[in-house]
Amino acid sequence: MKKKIAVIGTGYVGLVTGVALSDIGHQVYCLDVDPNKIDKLNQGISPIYEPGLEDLIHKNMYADRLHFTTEHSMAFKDADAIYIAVGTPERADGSANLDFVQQVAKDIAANVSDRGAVVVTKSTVPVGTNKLVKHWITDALDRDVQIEVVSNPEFLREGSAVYDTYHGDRIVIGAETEAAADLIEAINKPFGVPVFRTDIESAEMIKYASNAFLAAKISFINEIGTICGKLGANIEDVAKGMGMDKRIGDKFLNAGIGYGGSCFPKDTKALVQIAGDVNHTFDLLESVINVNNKQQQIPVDIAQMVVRGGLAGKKVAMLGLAFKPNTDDMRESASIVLAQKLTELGANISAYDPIAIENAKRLLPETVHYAANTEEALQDADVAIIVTEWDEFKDLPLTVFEKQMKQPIVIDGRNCYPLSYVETANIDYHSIGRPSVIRAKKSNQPAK
Ligand SMILES: NC(=O)c1ccc[n+]([C@@H]2O[C@H](COP(=O)([O-])OP(=O)(O)OC[C@H]3O[C@@H](n4cnc5c(N)ncnc54)[C@H](O)[C@@H]3O)[C@@H](O)[C@H]2O)c1
Ligand SMILES: O=c1ccn([C@@H]2O[C@H](COP(=O)(O)OP(=O)(O)O[C@H]3O[C@H](CO)[C@@H](O)[C@H](O)[C@H]3O)[C@@H](O)[C@H]2O)c(=O)[nH]1
Repeated sequence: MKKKIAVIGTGYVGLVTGVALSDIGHQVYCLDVDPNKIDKLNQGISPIYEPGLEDLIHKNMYADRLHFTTEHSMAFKDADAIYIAVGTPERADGSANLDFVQQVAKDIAANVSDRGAVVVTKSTVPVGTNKLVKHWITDALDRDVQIEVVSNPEFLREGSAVYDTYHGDRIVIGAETEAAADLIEAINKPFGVPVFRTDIESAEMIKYASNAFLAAKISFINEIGTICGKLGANIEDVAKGMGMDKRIGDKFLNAGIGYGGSCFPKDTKALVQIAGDVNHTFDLLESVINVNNKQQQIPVDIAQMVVRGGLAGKKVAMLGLAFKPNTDDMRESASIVLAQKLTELGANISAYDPIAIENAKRLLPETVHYAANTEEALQDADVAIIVTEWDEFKDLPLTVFEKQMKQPIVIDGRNCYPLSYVETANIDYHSIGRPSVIRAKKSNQPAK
Protein backbone atom coordinates (compact mmCIF):
# COMPACT_ATOMS: atom_id res chain seq x y z
CA MET A 1 0.00 0.00 0.00
CA LYS A 2 1.89 3.08 -1.23
CA LYS A 3 0.90 6.38 0.38
CA LYS A 4 1.81 10.02 0.00
CA ILE A 5 3.44 11.20 3.18
CA ALA A 6 4.63 14.63 4.33
CA VAL A 7 7.32 14.70 7.02
CA ILE A 8 7.71 18.05 8.77
CA GLY A 9 11.19 18.71 10.17
CA THR A 10 14.30 17.16 8.62
CA GLY A 11 16.38 16.73 11.78
CA TYR A 12 17.67 13.46 13.20
CA VAL A 13 14.16 12.00 13.47
CA GLY A 14 12.33 13.58 10.53
CA LEU A 15 15.06 12.96 7.99
CA VAL A 16 15.64 9.34 8.98
CA THR A 17 11.88 8.71 9.12
CA GLY A 18 11.22 10.35 5.76
CA VAL A 19 14.09 8.59 4.05
CA ALA A 20 13.13 5.20 5.49
CA LEU A 21 9.44 5.63 4.57
CA SER A 22 10.48 6.41 0.98
CA ASP A 23 12.81 3.44 1.00
CA ILE A 24 9.90 1.09 1.74
CA GLY A 25 8.03 2.52 -1.24
CA HIS A 26 6.02 5.56 -0.15
CA GLN A 27 6.05 8.94 -1.91
CA VAL A 28 7.63 11.18 0.70
CA TYR A 29 7.93 14.97 0.86
CA CYS A 30 10.25 16.16 3.61
CA LEU A 31 9.72 19.79 4.60
CA ASP A 32 11.85 22.06 6.73
CA VAL A 33 11.79 25.77 7.50
CA ASP A 34 15.59 25.84 7.19
CA PRO A 35 16.32 26.53 3.49
CA ASN A 36 20.01 25.62 3.92
CA LYS A 37 19.10 22.11 5.02
CA ILE A 38 16.70 21.70 2.11
CA ASP A 39 19.29 23.05 -0.36
CA LYS A 40 21.86 20.56 0.89
CA LEU A 41 19.38 17.72 0.80
CA ASN A 42 18.37 18.57 -2.75
CA GLN A 43 22.04 18.20 -3.65
CA GLY A 44 22.04 14.77 -1.99
CA ILE A 45 24.05 15.96 1.01
CA SER A 46 22.90 14.93 4.48
CA PRO A 47 23.01 17.87 6.93
CA ILE A 48 23.59 15.39 9.78
CA TYR A 49 26.08 12.57 10.22
CA GLU A 50 24.19 9.30 10.48
CA PRO A 51 25.75 6.05 9.18
CA GLY A 52 24.05 4.77 6.01
CA LEU A 53 21.71 7.74 5.66
CA GLU A 54 23.28 9.54 2.71
CA ASP A 55 23.31 6.39 0.56
CA LEU A 56 19.59 5.91 1.21
CA ILE A 57 18.94 9.56 0.36
CA HIS A 58 20.64 9.12 -3.02
CA LYS A 59 18.88 5.83 -3.74
CA ASN A 60 15.40 7.15 -3.04
CA MET A 61 15.85 10.56 -4.64
CA TYR A 62 17.00 8.75 -7.76
CA ALA A 63 13.91 6.50 -7.59
CA ASP A 64 11.79 9.69 -7.43
CA ARG A 65 10.17 8.67 -4.14
CA LEU A 66 11.95 11.19 -1.91
CA HIS A 67 11.59 14.97 -2.21
CA PHE A 68 12.78 17.92 -0.14
CA THR A 69 11.00 21.24 0.00
CA THR A 70 10.29 24.37 2.01
CA GLU A 71 6.90 24.74 0.26
CA HIS A 72 3.97 23.66 2.42
CA SER A 73 1.60 23.47 -0.53
CA MET A 74 3.85 20.94 -2.24
CA ALA A 75 4.39 18.79 0.85
CA PHE A 76 0.77 18.76 2.02
CA LYS A 77 -0.96 18.36 -1.35
CA ASP A 78 -2.97 15.11 -1.22
CA ALA A 79 -0.92 13.79 1.71
CA ASP A 80 -2.51 10.74 3.36
CA ALA A 81 -0.38 11.19 6.45
CA ILE A 82 1.50 14.19 7.82
CA TYR A 83 4.31 13.36 10.25
CA ILE A 84 5.35 15.99 12.79
CA ALA A 85 9.06 15.60 13.59
CA VAL A 86 10.07 19.07 14.78
CA GLY A 87 12.01 19.75 17.96
CA THR A 88 10.42 19.93 21.40
CA PRO A 89 13.28 21.58 23.31
CA GLU A 90 13.51 22.24 27.01
CA ARG A 91 12.03 25.40 28.49
CA ALA A 92 13.81 27.13 31.39
CA ASP A 93 11.63 25.22 33.89
CA GLY A 94 12.43 21.85 32.24
CA SER A 95 9.04 21.45 30.54
CA ALA A 96 8.77 20.71 26.81
CA ASN A 97 8.47 23.72 24.52
CA LEU A 98 5.67 23.00 22.03
CA ASP A 99 6.00 26.17 19.96
CA PHE A 100 7.37 24.37 16.88
CA VAL A 101 4.63 21.74 17.09
CA GLN A 102 1.97 24.43 17.40
CA GLN A 103 3.40 26.23 14.36
CA VAL A 104 3.18 23.01 12.34
CA ALA A 105 -0.44 22.57 13.44
CA LYS A 106 -1.21 26.03 12.02
CA ASP A 107 0.64 25.20 8.79
CA ILE A 108 -1.37 22.00 8.46
CA ALA A 109 -4.63 23.90 8.90
CA ALA A 110 -3.62 26.35 6.20
CA ASN A 111 -2.43 23.77 3.67
CA VAL A 112 -4.08 20.39 4.23
CA SER A 113 -6.09 18.97 1.31
CA ASP A 114 -9.88 19.07 1.58
CA ARG A 115 -10.05 15.27 1.83
CA GLY A 116 -8.20 15.52 5.18
CA ALA A 117 -5.24 13.61 6.55
CA VAL A 118 -3.96 11.63 9.50
CA VAL A 119 -1.52 13.74 11.52
CA VAL A 120 1.16 11.61 13.15
CA THR A 121 3.27 12.99 16.00
CA LYS A 122 6.81 11.55 16.02
CA SER A 123 8.18 14.37 18.17
CA THR A 124 8.40 13.57 21.87
CA VAL A 125 5.47 15.44 23.42
CA PRO A 126 3.84 15.54 26.87
CA VAL A 127 0.72 13.52 27.53
CA GLY A 128 -2.26 15.36 26.11
CA THR A 129 -0.35 17.10 23.29
CA ASN A 130 -1.80 15.08 20.40
CA LYS A 131 -5.29 16.10 21.43
CA LEU A 132 -4.05 19.69 21.64
CA VAL A 133 -2.62 19.35 18.13
CA LYS A 134 -6.02 18.27 16.86
CA HIS A 135 -7.59 21.21 18.65
CA TRP A 136 -4.98 23.64 17.23
CA ILE A 137 -5.58 22.39 13.68
CA THR A 138 -9.37 22.29 13.77
CA ASP A 139 -9.50 25.70 15.48
CA ALA A 140 -7.41 27.24 12.71
CA LEU A 141 -9.26 25.50 9.85
CA ASP A 142 -11.63 27.61 7.80
CA ARG A 143 -13.10 24.55 6.05
CA ASP A 144 -14.71 21.30 7.05
CA VAL A 145 -11.79 18.86 6.84
CA GLN A 146 -11.46 15.45 8.50
CA ILE A 147 -8.35 15.40 10.73
CA GLU A 148 -7.27 12.42 12.82
CA VAL A 149 -4.28 12.46 15.15
CA VAL A 150 -2.00 9.55 15.96
CA SER A 151 0.77 9.39 18.52
CA ASN A 152 3.65 7.40 17.03
CA PRO A 153 6.67 8.13 19.24
CA GLU A 154 10.15 7.50 17.90
CA PHE A 155 12.68 5.22 19.61
CA LEU A 156 15.67 5.44 17.26
CA ARG A 157 19.12 6.12 18.67
CA GLU A 158 21.50 8.54 17.03
CA GLY A 159 24.46 6.81 15.44
CA SER A 160 22.36 3.76 14.58
CA ALA A 161 19.18 5.54 13.50
CA VAL A 162 18.82 3.85 10.11
CA TYR A 163 19.45 0.39 11.57
CA ASP A 164 17.01 1.07 14.42
CA THR A 165 14.25 2.09 12.01
CA TYR A 166 14.41 -1.29 10.30
CA HIS A 167 15.13 -3.33 13.43
CA GLY A 168 13.19 -1.53 16.19
CA ASP A 169 11.78 -3.47 19.12
CA ARG A 170 8.32 -1.99 18.57
CA ILE A 171 6.30 0.64 16.76
CA VAL A 172 3.88 2.28 19.18
CA ILE A 173 0.63 3.58 17.70
CA GLY A 174 -1.76 5.54 19.89
CA ALA A 175 -4.95 6.49 18.08
CA GLU A 176 -8.50 7.60 18.68
CA THR A 177 -9.94 5.51 15.88
CA GLU A 178 -9.19 2.06 14.46
CA ALA A 179 -9.12 3.50 10.95
CA ALA A 180 -6.31 5.95 11.77
CA ALA A 181 -4.33 3.25 13.59
CA ASP A 182 -4.87 0.86 10.66
CA LEU A 183 -3.46 3.40 8.21
CA ILE A 184 -0.28 4.00 10.24
CA GLU A 185 0.18 0.29 10.86
CA ALA A 186 -0.19 -0.40 7.13
CA ILE A 187 2.29 2.37 6.23
CA ASN A 188 4.88 0.80 8.56
CA LYS A 189 4.20 -2.84 7.69
CA PRO A 190 7.20 -3.28 5.33
CA PHE A 191 9.59 -2.54 8.23
CA GLY A 192 8.44 -5.81 9.82
CA VAL A 193 8.74 -4.32 13.30
CA PRO A 194 6.19 -5.50 15.94
CA VAL A 195 3.35 -3.01 16.41
CA PHE A 196 1.82 -2.12 19.77
CA ARG A 197 -1.51 -0.30 19.59
CA THR A 198 -2.91 1.70 22.45
CA ASP A 199 -4.72 4.94 23.27
CA ILE A 200 -3.06 8.29 22.54
CA GLU A 201 -2.21 9.23 26.13
CA SER A 202 -0.56 5.87 26.85
CA ALA A 203 1.49 6.10 23.65
CA GLU A 204 2.70 9.55 24.66
CA MET A 205 3.64 8.25 28.11
CA ILE A 206 5.41 5.14 26.74
CA LYS A 207 8.00 7.43 25.13
CA TYR A 208 8.82 9.41 28.29
CA ALA A 209 8.66 6.36 30.56
CA SER A 210 11.03 4.43 28.27
CA ASN A 211 13.62 7.20 28.18
CA ALA A 212 13.31 7.81 31.92
CA PHE A 213 13.74 4.10 32.64
CA LEU A 214 16.86 3.86 30.46
CA ALA A 215 18.29 7.00 32.10
CA ALA A 216 17.54 5.45 35.51
CA LYS A 217 19.44 2.30 34.52
CA ILE A 218 22.47 4.43 33.62
CA SER A 219 22.35 6.50 36.82
CA PHE A 220 21.89 3.33 38.87
CA ILE A 221 24.95 1.64 37.41
CA ASN A 222 26.91 4.88 37.78
CA GLU A 223 26.06 5.03 41.50
CA ILE A 224 27.09 1.40 41.91
CA GLY A 225 30.27 2.29 40.01
CA THR A 226 31.11 5.08 42.44
CA ILE A 227 30.71 2.68 45.35
CA CYS A 228 32.76 0.01 43.53
CA GLY A 229 35.53 2.58 43.02
CA LYS A 230 35.67 3.24 46.76
CA LEU A 231 35.64 -0.47 47.64
CA GLY A 232 38.05 -1.81 45.02
CA ALA A 233 35.36 -3.73 43.11
CA ASN A 234 35.14 -3.60 39.30
CA ILE A 235 31.91 -2.15 37.87
CA GLU A 236 32.43 -3.94 34.57
CA ASP A 237 32.29 -7.35 36.22
CA VAL A 238 29.48 -6.23 38.52
CA ALA A 239 27.40 -5.08 35.51
CA LYS A 240 28.17 -8.30 33.64
CA GLY A 241 27.13 -10.40 36.60
CA MET A 242 23.94 -8.38 37.05
CA GLY A 243 23.09 -8.39 33.35
CA MET A 244 23.17 -12.18 33.15
CA ASP A 245 19.89 -12.09 35.04
CA LYS A 246 17.38 -11.85 32.19
CA ARG A 247 15.05 -9.79 34.37
CA ILE A 248 17.74 -7.10 34.56
CA GLY A 249 19.21 -7.48 31.07
CA ASP A 250 22.75 -6.62 30.01
CA LYS A 251 21.98 -3.41 28.06
CA PHE A 252 22.45 0.13 29.33
CA LEU A 253 24.67 -0.93 32.20
CA ASN A 254 27.83 0.82 31.00
CA ALA A 255 29.14 3.08 33.76
CA GLY A 256 30.67 6.33 32.56
CA ILE A 257 30.51 10.09 32.82
CA GLY A 258 26.76 10.11 32.42
CA TYR A 259 24.13 10.32 29.73
CA GLY A 260 23.91 13.26 27.34
CA GLY A 261 22.28 13.90 24.00
CA SER A 262 19.15 15.60 22.80
CA CYS A 263 16.77 13.21 24.56
CA PHE A 264 17.57 11.76 27.99
CA PRO A 265 18.50 15.06 29.69
CA LYS A 266 15.50 16.94 28.27
CA ASP A 267 12.95 14.13 28.49
CA THR A 268 13.76 13.23 32.11
CA LYS A 269 13.28 16.87 33.10
CA ALA A 270 10.07 17.11 31.08
CA LEU A 271 8.67 14.01 32.80
CA VAL A 272 9.40 15.54 36.21
CA GLN A 273 7.33 18.53 35.03
CA ILE A 274 4.57 16.32 33.60
CA ALA A 275 4.32 14.56 36.98
CA GLY A 276 4.42 17.92 38.77
CA ASP A 277 1.49 19.14 36.68
CA VAL A 278 -0.64 16.43 38.29
CA ASN A 279 0.79 17.16 41.75
CA HIS A 280 3.17 14.23 41.87
CA THR A 281 6.79 14.66 42.93
CA PHE A 282 8.79 12.18 40.88
CA ASP A 283 11.51 11.66 43.53
CA LEU A 284 13.15 8.74 41.77
CA LEU A 285 13.57 10.60 38.48
CA GLU A 286 14.86 13.72 40.21
CA SER A 287 17.60 11.57 41.76
CA VAL A 288 18.41 10.06 38.36
CA ILE A 289 19.01 13.58 37.05
CA ASN A 290 21.08 14.63 40.07
CA VAL A 291 23.28 11.54 39.83
CA ASN A 292 23.89 12.27 36.15
CA ASN A 293 24.93 15.84 36.90
CA LYS A 294 27.41 14.62 39.53
CA GLN A 295 28.86 12.05 37.15
CA GLN A 296 30.22 14.72 34.78
CA GLN A 297 32.36 16.15 37.61
CA ILE A 298 34.27 12.90 38.15
CA PRO A 299 37.03 13.32 35.50
CA VAL A 300 37.66 16.88 36.72
CA ASP A 301 38.01 15.69 40.32
CA ILE A 302 40.39 12.91 39.29
CA ALA A 303 42.43 15.29 37.11
CA GLN A 304 42.78 17.77 39.98
CA MET A 305 43.91 14.97 42.26
CA VAL A 306 46.45 13.31 39.96
CA VAL A 307 48.02 16.19 38.02
CA ARG A 308 50.82 17.57 40.18
CA GLY A 309 50.46 21.28 40.92
CA GLY A 310 46.83 21.48 39.75
CA LEU A 311 45.40 22.10 36.30
CA ALA A 312 46.21 25.82 35.84
CA GLY A 313 48.39 26.21 32.78
CA LYS A 314 48.40 22.45 32.12
CA LYS A 315 47.53 20.88 28.78
CA VAL A 316 44.46 18.64 28.90
CA ALA A 317 43.72 16.46 25.86
CA MET A 318 40.00 15.76 25.39
CA LEU A 319 39.37 12.73 23.20
CA GLY A 320 35.82 12.74 21.89
CA LEU A 321 33.33 15.61 21.99
CA ALA A 322 30.03 14.18 20.65
CA PHE A 323 27.57 12.90 23.27
CA LYS A 324 28.11 9.36 21.99
CA PRO A 325 30.05 7.69 19.16
CA ASN A 326 28.92 7.69 15.51
CA THR A 327 27.14 11.02 15.67
CA ASP A 328 28.07 14.67 15.16
CA ASP A 329 25.43 15.70 17.73
CA MET A 330 26.83 17.80 20.57
CA ARG A 331 23.54 18.51 22.34
CA GLU A 332 23.99 18.06 26.12
CA SER A 333 27.31 16.29 25.60
CA ALA A 334 29.38 15.75 28.74
CA SER A 335 32.22 17.44 26.83
CA ILE A 336 30.47 20.83 27.17
CA VAL A 337 30.36 20.75 30.98
CA LEU A 338 33.84 19.26 31.18
CA ALA A 339 35.39 21.88 28.89
CA GLN A 340 33.75 24.67 30.91
CA LYS A 341 34.98 23.30 34.24
CA LEU A 342 38.51 22.63 32.97
CA THR A 343 38.72 26.09 31.43
CA GLU A 344 37.59 27.68 34.71
CA LEU A 345 40.45 25.82 36.41
CA GLY A 346 42.92 27.39 33.97
CA ALA A 347 43.64 24.30 31.86
CA ASN A 348 44.55 24.58 28.17
CA ILE A 349 42.32 22.16 26.29
CA SER A 350 43.33 20.42 23.11
CA ALA A 351 40.32 18.54 21.78
CA TYR A 352 39.76 16.02 19.04
CA ASP A 353 36.65 14.29 17.71
CA PRO A 354 36.41 12.35 14.43
CA ILE A 355 33.15 14.07 13.35
CA ALA A 356 31.74 16.61 15.83
CA ILE A 357 34.37 19.39 15.81
CA GLU A 358 32.38 21.86 13.70
CA ASN A 359 29.33 21.52 15.98
CA ALA A 360 31.59 21.63 19.07
CA LYS A 361 33.02 25.00 18.05
CA ARG A 362 29.61 26.57 18.63
CA LEU A 363 29.30 25.18 22.17
CA LEU A 364 32.72 24.88 23.82
CA PRO A 365 34.74 27.78 25.27
CA GLU A 366 36.50 29.83 22.58
CA THR A 367 39.90 29.05 24.07
CA VAL A 368 39.65 25.34 23.20
CA HIS A 369 42.20 24.27 20.57
CA TYR A 370 40.94 21.69 18.06
CA ALA A 371 43.50 19.12 17.02
CA ALA A 372 43.53 17.44 13.62
CA ASN A 373 43.96 13.97 15.09
CA THR A 374 44.46 12.04 18.34
CA GLU A 375 48.24 12.28 18.24
CA GLU A 376 48.16 16.07 17.93
CA ALA A 377 45.66 16.37 20.80
CA LEU A 378 47.90 14.23 23.03
CA GLN A 379 51.18 15.94 22.08
CA ASP A 380 52.90 17.04 25.33
CA ALA A 381 49.62 16.82 27.27
CA ASP A 382 49.74 16.56 31.06
CA VAL A 383 46.55 14.49 31.19
CA ALA A 384 44.12 12.96 28.68
CA ILE A 385 40.39 12.58 29.25
CA ILE A 386 38.41 10.17 27.08
CA VAL A 387 34.91 11.62 26.76
CA THR A 388 33.40 9.62 23.88
CA GLU A 389 34.10 5.96 23.15
CA TRP A 390 34.72 6.25 19.41
CA ASP A 391 36.22 3.02 17.93
CA GLU A 392 39.18 5.17 16.88
CA PHE A 393 40.05 5.63 20.58
CA LYS A 394 39.12 2.11 21.63
CA ASP A 395 41.48 0.72 18.97
CA LEU A 396 44.33 3.05 19.93
CA PRO A 397 47.53 1.27 21.00
CA LEU A 398 48.18 2.52 24.54
CA THR A 399 51.79 3.19 23.55
CA VAL A 400 50.46 6.32 21.78
CA PHE A 401 49.70 7.87 25.20
CA GLU A 402 53.20 6.95 26.39
CA LYS A 403 54.86 8.38 23.29
CA GLN A 404 52.89 11.58 22.84
CA MET A 405 52.15 12.86 26.32
CA LYS A 406 54.35 14.79 28.72
CA GLN A 407 52.81 12.74 31.52
CA PRO A 408 50.95 9.61 30.37
CA ILE A 409 48.00 10.10 32.70
CA VAL A 410 44.74 8.87 31.17
CA ILE A 411 41.27 9.42 32.64
CA ASP A 412 38.92 7.17 30.75
CA GLY A 413 35.33 8.43 31.14
CA ARG A 414 33.93 5.53 29.11
CA ASN A 415 35.95 2.51 30.31
CA CYS A 416 37.31 1.91 26.80
CA TYR A 417 40.11 -0.54 27.62
CA PRO A 418 40.21 -3.85 29.50
CA LEU A 419 42.27 -3.42 32.67
CA SER A 420 44.35 -6.47 31.68
CA TYR A 421 45.50 -4.52 28.59
CA VAL A 422 46.14 -1.33 30.55
CA GLU A 423 48.37 -3.27 32.94
CA THR A 424 50.73 -4.03 30.04
CA ALA A 425 51.20 -0.32 29.27
CA ASN A 426 53.36 2.31 30.89
CA ILE A 427 50.57 4.76 31.75
CA ASP A 428 48.64 5.93 34.79
CA TYR A 429 45.07 4.99 34.11
CA HIS A 430 41.90 6.02 35.93
CA SER A 431 38.47 4.92 34.79
CA ILE A 432 34.92 4.88 36.15
CA GLY A 433 34.11 2.39 38.91
CA ARG A 434 37.22 0.30 38.26
CA PRO A 435 40.54 0.13 40.12
CA SER A 436 43.15 2.61 38.89
CA VAL A 437 46.37 1.29 37.36
CA ILE A 438 49.41 3.30 38.35
CA ARG A 439 52.76 3.23 36.51
CA ALA A 440 55.27 3.22 39.35
CA LYS A 441 53.63 0.48 41.31
CA LYS A 442 51.67 -1.28 38.54
CA SER A 443 49.42 -2.44 41.31
CA ASN A 444 45.70 -1.92 41.55
CA GLN A 445 44.61 1.11 43.48
CA PRO A 446 41.04 1.94 44.29
CA ALA A 447 39.82 4.95 42.28
CA LYS A 448 38.64 7.80 44.46
N1 LIG B 1 17.25 12.93 18.05
C1 LIG B 1 16.80 11.74 18.43
O1 LIG B 1 17.54 10.77 18.52
C2 LIG B 1 15.35 11.56 18.76
C3 LIG B 1 14.84 10.25 18.91
C4 LIG B 1 13.49 10.10 19.24
C5 LIG B 1 12.66 11.20 19.39
N2 LIG B 1 13.19 12.45 19.23
C6 LIG B 1 12.28 13.58 19.32
O2 LIG B 1 11.96 13.97 17.97
C7 LIG B 1 11.82 15.40 17.88
C8 LIG B 1 12.78 15.96 16.86
O3 LIG B 1 14.08 15.73 17.32
P1 LIG B 1 15.35 15.93 16.37
O4 LIG B 1 16.53 15.50 17.15
O5 LIG B 1 15.08 15.31 15.06
O6 LIG B 1 15.34 17.53 16.22
P2 LIG B 1 16.24 18.44 15.27
O7 LIG B 1 16.45 19.69 16.00
O8 LIG B 1 17.41 17.66 14.77
O9 LIG B 1 15.30 18.71 14.01
C9 LIG B 1 14.12 19.45 14.04
C10 LIG B 1 13.93 20.07 12.67
O10 LIG B 1 12.65 20.70 12.62
C11 LIG B 1 12.77 21.89 11.86
N3 LIG B 1 11.62 22.76 12.15
C12 LIG B 1 11.38 23.52 13.25
N4 LIG B 1 10.20 24.14 13.15
C13 LIG B 1 9.66 23.77 11.98
C14 LIG B 1 8.44 24.05 11.31
N5 LIG B 1 7.53 24.86 11.86
N6 LIG B 1 8.23 23.49 10.11
C15 LIG B 1 9.14 22.68 9.54
N7 LIG B 1 10.32 22.35 10.13
C16 LIG B 1 10.57 22.90 11.33
C17 LIG B 1 14.12 22.46 12.24
O11 LIG B 1 14.60 23.38 11.27
C18 LIG B 1 14.95 21.17 12.32
O12 LIG B 1 15.56 20.86 11.08
C19 LIG B 1 12.00 15.91 19.32
O13 LIG B 1 10.74 15.97 19.93
C20 LIG B 1 12.84 14.82 19.96
O14 LIG B 1 12.66 14.78 21.35
C21 LIG B 1 14.50 12.67 18.91
O1 LIG C 1 24.98 1.98 29.21
C1 LIG C 1 24.94 3.14 28.78
C2 LIG C 1 24.19 3.53 27.64
C3 LIG C 1 24.18 4.86 27.25
N1 LIG C 1 24.87 5.79 27.96
C4 LIG C 1 24.82 7.21 27.55
O2 LIG C 1 23.46 7.58 27.37
C5 LIG C 1 23.34 8.58 26.38
C6 LIG C 1 22.26 8.21 25.37
O3 LIG C 1 22.68 7.10 24.63
P1 LIG C 1 21.70 6.34 23.61
O4 LIG C 1 20.46 5.97 24.29
O5 LIG C 1 22.48 5.25 22.98
O6 LIG C 1 21.49 7.47 22.50
P2 LIG C 1 20.27 8.42 22.07
O7 LIG C 1 20.47 8.64 20.62
O8 LIG C 1 20.21 9.59 22.98
O9 LIG C 1 18.94 7.53 22.23
C7 LIG C 1 18.06 7.64 23.34
O10 LIG C 1 17.19 8.74 23.19
C8 LIG C 1 16.40 8.69 21.97
C9 LIG C 1 15.62 9.99 21.91
O11 LIG C 1 14.44 9.96 22.65
C10 LIG C 1 15.52 7.46 22.00
O12 LIG C 1 14.74 7.41 20.81
C11 LIG C 1 16.38 6.21 22.13
O13 LIG C 1 15.55 5.06 22.23
C12 LIG C 1 17.24 6.35 23.38
O14 LIG C 1 18.13 5.22 23.49
C13 LIG C 1 24.74 8.74 25.76
O15 LIG C 1 25.35 9.88 26.31
C14 LIG C 1 25.48 7.49 26.21
O16 LIG C 1 26.86 7.71 26.35
C15 LIG C 1 25.61 5.43 29.08
O17 LIG C 1 26.23 6.27 29.74
N2 LIG C 1 25.61 4.11 29.46
